[in-house]
Amino acid sequence: MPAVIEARDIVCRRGAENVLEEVSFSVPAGAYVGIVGPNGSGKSTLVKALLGLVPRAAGSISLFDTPLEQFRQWQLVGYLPQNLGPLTPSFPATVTEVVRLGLLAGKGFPRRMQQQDHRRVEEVLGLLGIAHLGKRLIGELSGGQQQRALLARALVASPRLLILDEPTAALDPEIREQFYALVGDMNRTTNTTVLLVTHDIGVIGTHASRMLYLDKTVLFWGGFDEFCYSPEMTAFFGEHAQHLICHRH
Ligand SMILES: Nc1ncnc2c1ncn2[C@@H]1O[C@H](COP(=O)(O)OP(=O)(O)OP(=O)(O)O)[C@@H](O)[C@H]1O
Repeated sequence: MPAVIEARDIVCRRGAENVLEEVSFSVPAGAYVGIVGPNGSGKSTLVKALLGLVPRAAGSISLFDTPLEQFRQWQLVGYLPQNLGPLTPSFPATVTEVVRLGLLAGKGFPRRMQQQDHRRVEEVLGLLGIAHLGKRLIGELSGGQQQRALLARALVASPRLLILDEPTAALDPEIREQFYALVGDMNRTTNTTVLLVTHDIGVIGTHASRMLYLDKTVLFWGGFDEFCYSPEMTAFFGEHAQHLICHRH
């Protein structure tokens, strides 16, 4: 099976400190990977390194069998960063305009929107329950509404790899459920590979097929079921949470 992500011996530094050490793993197409680990264990740094947003001190990364340095097909990748923070009310773009940006990476010049692109934007706004907000300036919306618009932007180009870093922190429980149902559906029906950084154990238990437990280096990498009964799992989540997560079916 082709690997969507191949990471070999990645080292990342922040100042003089190594925040990732010798991180290696390979994600097959269609996997739903839950990335967990304590605060400051390097999860966000890892996803940013995979996207080339922070430099590596050592190691190699390939996306879709292409070394990161040569990778140009960014329309295949949807990314929702952690903590974008609220946008100021004067941010000069409507929700629809922000979501459209998600389609532009896949277009050559001139970057014109086609009729089907407009339909796709409408469709994704509808899926995330924000169709009625399309014409509003994004900076005037609540944190949760802004987050949904940014999710729509990450989803609109139907990416083959979706990287979500604590995506639902600002969402209320009902919308959060809908969001994970949508991502789970993309994973199952279109084989979209998902990488999800989260502290939300319920979500991990429901959706993840593989686990990456990180604390500067990879402490566990493997199938969810194997993780479920591992000492690493008990050490990180405790026995009570382990019981809740592992009895998901
Ligand atoms: N922009 C930055 N400049 C300097 N150090 C940073 C920066 N971002 C992160 N770090 C440091 O890198 C380490 C890993 O941080 P990172 O955000 O990757 O962890 P995390 O596992 O995602 O944490 P959390 O669960 O709290 O979101 C931490 O020690 C953090 O202080």
